[in-house]
Amino acid sequence: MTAITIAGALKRFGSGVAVSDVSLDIAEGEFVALLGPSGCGKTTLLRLIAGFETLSAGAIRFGDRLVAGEGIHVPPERRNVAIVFQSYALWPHMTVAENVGYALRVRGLSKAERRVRIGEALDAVELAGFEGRRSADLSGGQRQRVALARCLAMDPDVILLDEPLANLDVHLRASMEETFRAFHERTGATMVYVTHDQAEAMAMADRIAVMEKGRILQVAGPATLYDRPASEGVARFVGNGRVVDCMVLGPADAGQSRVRLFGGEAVVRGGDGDGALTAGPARLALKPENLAIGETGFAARVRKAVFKGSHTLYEIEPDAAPGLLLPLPSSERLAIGEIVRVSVRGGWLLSAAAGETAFAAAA
Ligand SMILES: Nc1ncnc2c1ncn2[C@@H]1O[C@H](COP(=O)(O)OP(=O)(O)OP(=O)(O)O)[C@@H](O)[C@H]1O
Repeated sequence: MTAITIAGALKRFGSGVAVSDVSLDIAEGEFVALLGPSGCGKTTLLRLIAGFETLSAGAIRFGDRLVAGEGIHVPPERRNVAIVFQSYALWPHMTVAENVGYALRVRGLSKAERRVRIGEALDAVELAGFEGRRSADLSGGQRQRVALARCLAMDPDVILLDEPLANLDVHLRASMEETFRAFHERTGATMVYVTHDQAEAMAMADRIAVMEKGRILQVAGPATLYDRPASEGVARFVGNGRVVDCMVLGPADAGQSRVRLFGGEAVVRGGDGDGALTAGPARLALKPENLAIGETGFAARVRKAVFKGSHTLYEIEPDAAPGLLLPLPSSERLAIGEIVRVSVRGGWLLSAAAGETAFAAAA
């Protein structure tokens, strides 16, 4: 396994830029997700790491070894990367063992060596005993695990995964997330995982790189990304967040501030509580769970309701901000058009200048 260093990676397609000045250090054995909406460049970045695309500028290293940049382009087959795609690309007429061992046979490994490697790889994905099964007879989840075993058997330095769960149904996705996580813990593989699904990235990755328009907006662990987004883009993309205008009034407890919001007052996260903050206009990131129906708080009208079973997800429109719709989960039954009071609990202050927190000490 190896570390990956991406320095100033740029990829142009004609006049378009798919990946723009991306720098990212991935530690040996780390599981990093590239997360972003369609067209943000995540697949192109993965293909640059794999060697299927050549860099327009910048460099990529595996450990100390330069694999791309500075006039060098090591082809994919000499990078020792394994790739798992959303289509499993198994040979249906072959058995599981033949699928997993095919590349080993091409490499010239003896039958005995192959048997050991295939057995270990199937163990790692909890498919021991499936050697003789035809891959056509497997379920979608089992096929994806065979694909994972096949790449593991190659003993790669890096495993790249391109939306590997996109074709699976919801229940299977959850159990496959568990499989990928267990696989990563057991093998210590360096893994780079492309997805547009933030829940998937949050559930599995050590760190997540959020991408937008070819750039990385923030790289952080799932909890940091969720609780302390560094920019408006991340705040919106992660956790169904909204970013709204507010007025900072002053410090509250440590790490918190008092703000004026939609005609009411609230205490939100951000600021160090000792006055090292900029009172005045700021931007506030709100997640649905930061809002609650209460006796006090700002006035809003219920505009939409979607029943979710354990709760209903409402969309409310603050009286003070016509046209703005905020998601609010509640177990109360509210009528469309009803006026409610909404209290704010938490929320994360961003500065007016996106990308900075409003407080030096909170950054
Ligand atoms: N071979 C290519 N030729 C020209 N443009 C390309 C090529 N590959 C990608 N692009 C463009 O580069 C940008 C980034 O594409 P990329 O596939 O990396 O995005 P993505 O985030 O993986 O999206 P998706 O999730 O839809 O696959 C897009 O605007 C895309 O149209």
